[in-house]
Amino acid sequence: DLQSDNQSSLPKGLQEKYLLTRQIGVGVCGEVRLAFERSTCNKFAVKVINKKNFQSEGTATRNAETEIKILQRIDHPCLIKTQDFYQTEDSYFIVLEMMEGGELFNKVKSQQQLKESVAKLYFYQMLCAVHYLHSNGIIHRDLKPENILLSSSEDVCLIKVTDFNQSRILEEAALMRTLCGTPSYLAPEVFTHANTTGYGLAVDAWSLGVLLFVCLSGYAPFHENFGNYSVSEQIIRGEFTMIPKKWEHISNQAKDMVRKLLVVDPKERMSIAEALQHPWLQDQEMLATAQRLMYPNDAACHPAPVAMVTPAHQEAESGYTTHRKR
Ligand SMILES: Cc1n[nH]c(N)c1-c1cccs1
Repeated sequence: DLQSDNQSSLPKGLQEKYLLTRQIGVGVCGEVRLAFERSTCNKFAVKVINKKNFQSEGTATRNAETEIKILQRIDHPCLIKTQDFYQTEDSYFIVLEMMEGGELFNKVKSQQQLKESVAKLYFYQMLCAVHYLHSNGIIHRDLKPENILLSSSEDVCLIKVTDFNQSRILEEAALMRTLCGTPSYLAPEVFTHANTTGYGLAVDAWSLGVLLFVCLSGYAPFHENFGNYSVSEQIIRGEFTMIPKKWEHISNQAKDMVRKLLVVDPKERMSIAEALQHPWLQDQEMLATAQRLMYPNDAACHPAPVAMVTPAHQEAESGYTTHRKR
């Protein structure tokens, strides 16, 4: 019943501009509801974040509205766009793009493991999105399958990274939330250097390594059921197992990409820019598909011949190095 109390507890501006309907997702920070913009009937996803989950003891909470202005300037085809932002005394309401395919998490869960070509297409788009975030001074810090959304249920589809805005807006609280949530995707230095903010961009490279591992194999590299160490100890030791049954049909280049991202020492870990130059991604057919999905208008007016495709990430550093020169 849309006139029920949940409408009355919404910010006036949000109520006037959008019609909120059913819940389409739920997570640690709150719920996601399907909304219709009243003037256009376009669909949006409204993330409702309960402030009490993010009460940061003592430290001044960043002014969410100022941060949102920065984030509304962020513009990349593989980053979810923030359409609007509202708040009440108790909650934040972030109006986001609607992604009909839902979370990557559910696709991997239902398919067990993705086809390598599909995992490669999705992973390349994630790399482009995170490379763009890093070039704008934003570390995501919470990359996991729940934060990767699919534009459709088709294998070949656009993906978008989400939640980077919440972690940026609510960053000190986001760290608390991140540490409360599953640690499976967190890089070692988040546990060992968290309080010094000493960790940097490399944390996202680690999480993307875990994400790729899960997409290719269907299971997590660090899990409480593996060995006699806790998940955080397995992560800090960088100990993971590629179960032969799950990895026998996966290419050596894909395994090499995973191994070079899941390196404990952030200084030795392959960077996002190096990953974009990795041989596994120098796949012209995949690059052409990714470009068509990310920049559909470009392809329409001047289709680049496949052999001449300029990788969509363009600004990646030249030359792939198997090991960073020290
Ligand atoms: C945000 C967003 N945009 N489009 C969808 N499906 C979402 C969801 C996130 C989490 C559950 S649903």
